[in-house]
Amino acid sequence: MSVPLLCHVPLEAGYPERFAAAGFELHYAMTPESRADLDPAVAEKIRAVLTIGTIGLTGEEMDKLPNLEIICAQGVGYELVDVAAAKQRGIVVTHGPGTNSSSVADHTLALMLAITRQIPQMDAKVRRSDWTRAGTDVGGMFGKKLGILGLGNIGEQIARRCAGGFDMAVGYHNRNPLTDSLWRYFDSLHALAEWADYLVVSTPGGQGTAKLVDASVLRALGEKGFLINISRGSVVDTQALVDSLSQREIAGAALDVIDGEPKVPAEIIPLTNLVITPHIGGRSPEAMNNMMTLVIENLQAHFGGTPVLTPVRA
Ligand SMILES: NC(=O)c1ccc[n+]([C@@H]2O[C@H](COP(=O)([O-])OP(=O)(O)OC[C@H]3O[C@@H](n4cnc5c(N)ncnc54)[C@H](O)[C@@H]3O)[C@@H](O)[C@H]2O)c1
Ligand SMILES: O=C(O)[C@H](O)COP(=O)(O)O
Repeated sequence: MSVPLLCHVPLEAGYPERFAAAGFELHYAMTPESRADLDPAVAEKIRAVLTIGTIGLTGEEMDKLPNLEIICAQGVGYELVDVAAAKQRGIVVTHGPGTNSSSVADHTLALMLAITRQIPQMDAKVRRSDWTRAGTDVGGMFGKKLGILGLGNIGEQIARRCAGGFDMAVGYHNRNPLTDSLWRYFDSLHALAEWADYLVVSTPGGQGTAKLVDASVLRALGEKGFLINISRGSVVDTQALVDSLSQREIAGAALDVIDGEPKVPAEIIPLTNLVITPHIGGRSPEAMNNMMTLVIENLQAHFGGTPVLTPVRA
């Protein structure tokens, strides 16, 4: 017998078959409207939900799925899954630590290089039939200072690429220093920002990190500094960033995420010292395979009566 699974996201080619072969019957609710209007007959039988951190599941939504046993966030983040509400209801929550770190680290380096070397701007210039080189203000990353806010799986991979490939000095700020890290610890975010040429944000999202990067941190980063955000838009005060970029208080920013995504604030469109991508850092064939394999393993463990591999604990 197949286990009914409600999916909040589209599955790429080949994955529906893998879920079916693993014993799961897929139902889809990919928009807020379809989730709100879910057929009660389908809702009644759902035993598992596959979601992402930026969609998540509230306690109220859990109550509409009376036979729900497990919620799997496919990637690392699970900020909009109400983990406390799930615990109260005896529902297990899992996520995918480490599944996409390599892809996000590659993407971060691409963003850093793109904003430093002005790749999108230069590409646009050539497409306007403009091959002039005077006045272009492109810099380099070699030997510069990298500051990481939230050194975990992704931050560590970024640090290794920057130190090994670009001879960069690496510092980080976490709430507490790591005991076995190669990199220099800063006990305040402001001190890290003042020191760094590149401030990379790689903390989780959610209330605990909301607007950690505010106007004062951007001022500390200064006019030669770049802000790179690949974690969650909520960690950066978007208005402060827009002001800082408009007034050239920092050199530039490169973002894979922005608060309120997929909506993008109109003020960022004209900014020429900003590069932005639509939350694709964790997307690559390898990362997708890692994420989906772990989701299926967690589901099979749960429904096979053994502990899940990567639980989220409230
Ligand atoms: N752009 C993407 O596609 C993409 C892909 C994967 C993950 N992410 C985001 O990146 C985040 C980090 O991923 P990871 O795999 O490195 O997670 P991780 O848990 O390994 O690392 C996060 C680090 O942030 C630190 N941290 C937490 N709160 C902090 C705070 N208030 N101040 C300073 N440091 C703090 C933690 O101690 C930890 O070391 C995820 O939670 C997710 O939101 C984005
Ligand atoms: O938290 C994550 O792992 C990333 O945001 C990637 O999530 P995605 O599955 O939505 O791409």
